[in-house]
Amino acid sequence: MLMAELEAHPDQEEDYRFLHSMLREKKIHLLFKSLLSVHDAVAHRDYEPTLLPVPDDFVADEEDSVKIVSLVKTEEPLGATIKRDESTGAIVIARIMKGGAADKSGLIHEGDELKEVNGVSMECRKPKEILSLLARSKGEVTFKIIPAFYREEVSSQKKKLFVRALFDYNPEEDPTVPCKEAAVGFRRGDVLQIVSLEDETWWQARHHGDGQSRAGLIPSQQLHERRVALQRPRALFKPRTSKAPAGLRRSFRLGRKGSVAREAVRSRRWSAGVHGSIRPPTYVEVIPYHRTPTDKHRLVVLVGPSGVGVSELKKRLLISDPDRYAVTVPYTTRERRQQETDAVDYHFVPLHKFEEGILHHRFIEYGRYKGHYYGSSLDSVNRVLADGKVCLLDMHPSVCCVYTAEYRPFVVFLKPPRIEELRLTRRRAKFICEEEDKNPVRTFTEEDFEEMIDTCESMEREYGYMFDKVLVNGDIAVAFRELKSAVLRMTEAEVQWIPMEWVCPSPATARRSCSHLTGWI
Ligand SMILES: Nc1ncnc2c1ncn2[C@@H]1O[C@H](COP(=O)(O)OP(=O)(O)OP(=O)(O)O)[C@@H](O)[C@H]1O
Repeated sequence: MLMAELEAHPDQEEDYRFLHSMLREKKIHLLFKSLLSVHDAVAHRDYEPTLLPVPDDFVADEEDSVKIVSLVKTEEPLGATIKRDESTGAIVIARIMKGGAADKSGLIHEGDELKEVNGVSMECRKPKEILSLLARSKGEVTFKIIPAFYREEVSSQKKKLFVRALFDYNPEEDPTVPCKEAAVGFRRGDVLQIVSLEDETWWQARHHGDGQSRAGLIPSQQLHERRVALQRPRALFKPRTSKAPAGLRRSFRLGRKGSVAREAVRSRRWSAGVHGSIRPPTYVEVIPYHRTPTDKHRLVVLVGPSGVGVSELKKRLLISDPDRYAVTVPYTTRERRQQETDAVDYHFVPLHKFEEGILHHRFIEYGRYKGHYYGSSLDSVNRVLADGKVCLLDMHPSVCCVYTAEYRPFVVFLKPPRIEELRLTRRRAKFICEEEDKNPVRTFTEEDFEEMIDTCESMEREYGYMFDKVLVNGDIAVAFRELKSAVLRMTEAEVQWIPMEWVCPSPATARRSCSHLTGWI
């Protein structure tokens, strides 16, 4: 090819003739040929570092974000420093030394998060421990890392506006939507990224996680509030079918002392907006939350109509892993019985102490039964959490003192199945009733089932927007499995969406662009 090129330039004929004859000389010709083949070989060689195959135990969600890197370590250090990220608790690469093995590999960068080193998880490890682990390793060292660009992407999401929808919306059933095809439907609990708040009536949003999905119209907060206000009179005049709201009967569950249950705290509706007015639930601003190993667990709150199985499921969860789960020990002013142990069965306290607790809002719920007080206190919740355990609490959903940044509750609502299934599954179940009942412990009656279903509907209508998980308790084994896996996912998952108010409760937060969104508490 080169020879052909030379012949193609006849204007400087003499020089080319000389070169041409030189190249025809066998040795030089061969020399050039091998030179060119070396060039070709070098040019074609793939000098890109090869990444290891993804291990079998890889979690699907991680695929986009996690990278496995393998470096060969000699006597020399790898040439990188690490630190703990104060805000997330993660171990990250702080600095890469120029010319070191890490730098030359081009595979590890400043800001990358270290998840594992040679299969050893970096969670809960101090930088010192990791350094000595690395110092001990020889030969191939494998790192599982989250690249810095992905971390930045996650943190930049914090600057975007995300909301959790607190109602269902189906554009197909909305005759007022300007264009059905341009609207986005959602279910209560879905996380939406708001892309435009410009129009007062129709905002634009897309479902979170559907990176490619188009943004569409959703009803603005104002629009939804107006609609609910128009529907309200009908709801107010809805005839009551049940004789008494069973929800009240079990608002205080500890010893099922029911009828005299009292809320210990102001019964402020959760949906009260920033100005204190009662507003229907619409959207709540949320942000991704990464639980660090030093963070307390979120409080697990179980709610549901009386008799649905809250105590049963709570007990099963506790027994399934007592090292992980715990319940609070209630307080009482009654005398300790012989077989009872203080601080195990109850905290036995004198009357004046209990009343002092009431005055200082120390109780989540309390009640009086046969002249004695019984109550469940915030202190007992704090003790369980300080032990590093997941605290299981059951209460009436109207109690709001734990809906704070401190407890970040994960609310599970237990629903009864359809009445036919209730009849089948509860045939042998024992129902504990109020003291006035002739048989305080008896089997369920048809009326109990109807009441359970009615209460479930009204609870869902009134408090549904704050349920993180809704479970139907038909077959107990299935309900237990679902509850356990929901709680496990909640405690283990890397990212959870929690109300912005829990993270930035300052007035400045309320002034953000979405300040008019309903605060959750
Ligand atoms: N899925 C189920 N199948 C059969 N029996 C069940 C199921 N769930 C609960 N039970 C039984 O129903 C009865 C009432 O359940 P449980 O005491 O847990 O109700 P609860 O929601 O705590 O009610 P309360 O608030 O009145 O105390 C218990 O005997 C329990 O074992």
